[in-house]
Amino acid sequence: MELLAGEPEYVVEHHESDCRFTFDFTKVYWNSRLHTEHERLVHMFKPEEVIADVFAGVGPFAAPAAKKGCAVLANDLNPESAKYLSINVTNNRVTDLVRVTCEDGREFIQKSVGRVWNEPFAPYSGPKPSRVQEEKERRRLQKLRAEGQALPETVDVEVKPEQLRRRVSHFVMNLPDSAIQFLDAFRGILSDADPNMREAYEALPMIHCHCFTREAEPDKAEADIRRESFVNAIAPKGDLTKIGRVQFAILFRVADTSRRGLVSWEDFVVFETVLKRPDADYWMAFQYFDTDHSGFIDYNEFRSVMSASITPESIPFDFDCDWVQLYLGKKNGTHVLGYNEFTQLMKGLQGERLRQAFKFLDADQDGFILPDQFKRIVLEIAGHKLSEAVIDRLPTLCTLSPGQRISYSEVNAFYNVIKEMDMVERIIREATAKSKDGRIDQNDFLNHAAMHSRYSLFTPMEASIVFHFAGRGVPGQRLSLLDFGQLLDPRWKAPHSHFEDDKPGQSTVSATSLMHKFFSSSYNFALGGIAGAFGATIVYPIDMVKTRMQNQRSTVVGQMLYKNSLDCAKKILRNEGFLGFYRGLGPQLVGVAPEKAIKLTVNDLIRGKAMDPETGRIKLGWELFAGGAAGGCQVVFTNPLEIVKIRLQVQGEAAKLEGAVPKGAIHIVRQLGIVGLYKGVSACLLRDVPFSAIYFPVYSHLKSDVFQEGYNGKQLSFVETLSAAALAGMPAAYLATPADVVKTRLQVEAKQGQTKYNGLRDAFVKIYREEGFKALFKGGPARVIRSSPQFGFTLLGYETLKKMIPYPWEEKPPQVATALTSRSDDLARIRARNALKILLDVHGDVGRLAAASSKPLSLSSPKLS
Ligand SMILES: C[S@@+](CC[C@H](N)C(=O)[O-])C[C@H]1O[C@@H](n2cnc3c(N)ncnc32)[C@H](O)[C@@H]1O
Repeated sequence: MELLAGEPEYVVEHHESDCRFTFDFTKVYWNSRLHTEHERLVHMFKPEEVIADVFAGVGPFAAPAAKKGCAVLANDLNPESAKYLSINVTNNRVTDLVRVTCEDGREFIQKSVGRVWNEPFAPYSGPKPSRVQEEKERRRLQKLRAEGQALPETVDVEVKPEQLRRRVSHFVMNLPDSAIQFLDAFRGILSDADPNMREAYEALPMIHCHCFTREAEPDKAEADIRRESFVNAIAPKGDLTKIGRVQFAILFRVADTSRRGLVSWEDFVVFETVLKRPDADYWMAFQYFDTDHSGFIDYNEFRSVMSASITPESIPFDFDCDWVQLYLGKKNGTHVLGYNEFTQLMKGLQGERLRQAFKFLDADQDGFILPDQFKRIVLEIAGHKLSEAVIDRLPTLCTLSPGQRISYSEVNAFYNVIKEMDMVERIIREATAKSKDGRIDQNDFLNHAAMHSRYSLFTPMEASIVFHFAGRGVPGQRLSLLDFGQLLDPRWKAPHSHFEDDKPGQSTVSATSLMHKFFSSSYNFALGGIAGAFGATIVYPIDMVKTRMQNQRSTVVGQMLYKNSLDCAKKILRNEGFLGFYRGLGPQLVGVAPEKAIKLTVNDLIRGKAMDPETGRIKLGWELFAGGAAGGCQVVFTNPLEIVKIRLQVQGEAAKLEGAVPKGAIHIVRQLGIVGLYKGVSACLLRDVPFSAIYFPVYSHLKSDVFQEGYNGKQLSFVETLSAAALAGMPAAYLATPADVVKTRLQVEAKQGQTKYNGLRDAFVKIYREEGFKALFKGGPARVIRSSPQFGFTLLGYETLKKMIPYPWEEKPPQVATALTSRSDDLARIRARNALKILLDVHGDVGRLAAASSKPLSLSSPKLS
């Protein structure tokens, strides 16, 4: 809404069909030109009927219908609409007849039938008196009263249950852009209903579903709408840049086997079954060409269907050429093609068109054409398979060899690349995934192709074409998968310059991007905290066993309480019960959540900074640094907390014994000072820095190299993520055990006020001398058993949370998404797209021209089904 002139007063009052409507123009939908449609439907409703208005707006159907006597369920998802709808219902004095809801249309449809059944409306009681009539009546009664005359008796009419209005007669769906997509919500709404209700719906309600069409004649409009809804049902969402809706509409003609301009449910089931055939693309092409449904394709059919997509401006096709004669015999001959023969003809058709097109454009027959002519051929034959960027640069192919012209070999090589694009993509994905720097050159491409195919798949000329278009004409480059995007993905669009923004070390980072990074890290921090608490809870019992094992000393012979971890667990269970394993979980979580959150956030942050934005690769040194720094930061932030916590515990116990008031945390902080707060920090660092430096790189390599995450768009399952995260914990936890043993000893010492060990080194040496090398790895297996599932569940939680509730303003790393990797849409829609492959090869414009030239389809009368 833009104010052109006048006061910015948007709340208006409008009159239509004897009703008054108040609404805020900027917040709700209103279109005065719809008044004829409002009147048309309201005129159709009988006063005793119940109307359900799914997209009611501010009530232009609901209020007049209720004024007429109809009972109305009026719904709108927009709370502002619902608000003004209620106001208008009150203003028009029809509150007893209109029930307003504010919910999604789909939910409304599914609930409305049951609602009216369970809470019926009062029966129709004749036309509602107007305000004037009501006033007249009031005055008459007043006069009678003043004159002392007897007032007319009011008779309470008894309402019989069968008179109540409990059946919806009309659904109004005035949301032309998408109402049709809500129709499936009606399916099954009566099937679970009680038998009486089903009986009441023997005659089904009329559904008034508004749609848009450009056709003016009813027949054509109807066919158009049916085609549209069919396309809605089969076309993949967001995949229409290169394959147009008209082209999906081709499939309507195939699905409409009876040629009635109508695809029944049965037709649709057959159609979907055909789509599941592995050769659905050829099958669809066959149906499309077989116009007389004979099961064969003859010369005339082939010619007329092909010609329908060739305009006078197109490069002509010679139907009397040798190639056509080889397949179909002489012109008007008796040779017809069955399905199998037809598939071979289709497979070779493009090659023949290419040959004819080259011959046609190479007027002087010197074996060369001009760059623009090459572009023209490619556009006609395979324009839909290429991105705009590649199309724009097609003429530059002439720079591959001297002379500024393009030879038939080059045209053919280019065509082969397009034909084998899936193979090109597979090779590129595999080769870049295996390459150390995530990039490949032309030789890598050819080597990889040779290794993975029995016969030579691509010639050097074809490889140089691939690299020419991916590398934007600069020869000899090593290219990343992202560079090939423009060749592999027809919907590819030039990215913004965001790579430059993200390069490490760049100093001109804008304030907003800094803020984004801050918020995104805070968000990750919160998720990391939740995930940390989740992981810790799951492994808390193991933690308990580990602590008890490490705390017992073997210096005094015969005092060993627990033989091993299993024994320890058994004893806890026996002596303290199951809950014994969870003693002290609460405070533990308070400590663990921020610890894990810091670790995960710092690791993510540094990795994100160090990552090559084009290949997604990180150098090993950076990986180790990111992990190590994550461990270090965790210690620096959580060490003081832990010390204060221990002090509070010790003081609390002491104070309890002495009956004194324990001192608070602030007092302890002051008392200890920085040095005191970081006491024992080196032991923690010694344990956590190497742990994280080992853990995170191993985790990431297990995901990418062993479980192949991201390879051909692969997403890891829960089990795979859990396995990678748990396996990575094993070496990390075991190798960091000595530091953990020393740390625990020092902490217990500090707690008990003893001074046996003089610092870290001394503790190491003493434990080694007194208890032997094995003592340093005491509790090692328990640590592995505890750490690896804890990290497993923590990281599983973290990654699942990140996937399920991603940071809303996340800048997604650029990816090459193609038909090979896309699995987001449902399979039936992908199948529909694939089914068009062969037909689009006939001509990139196949559907557009055919749709324009198709005869009006004869339609049967519309049925409500
Ligand atoms: C084209 S307007 C029609 C309003 C009114 N029936 C009229 O004729 O003026 C469509 C209405 O549908 C509402 N709407 C859009 N999507 C909806 C949904 N999913 N569920 C319910 N109402 C929706 C909009 O808020 C809007 O008021």
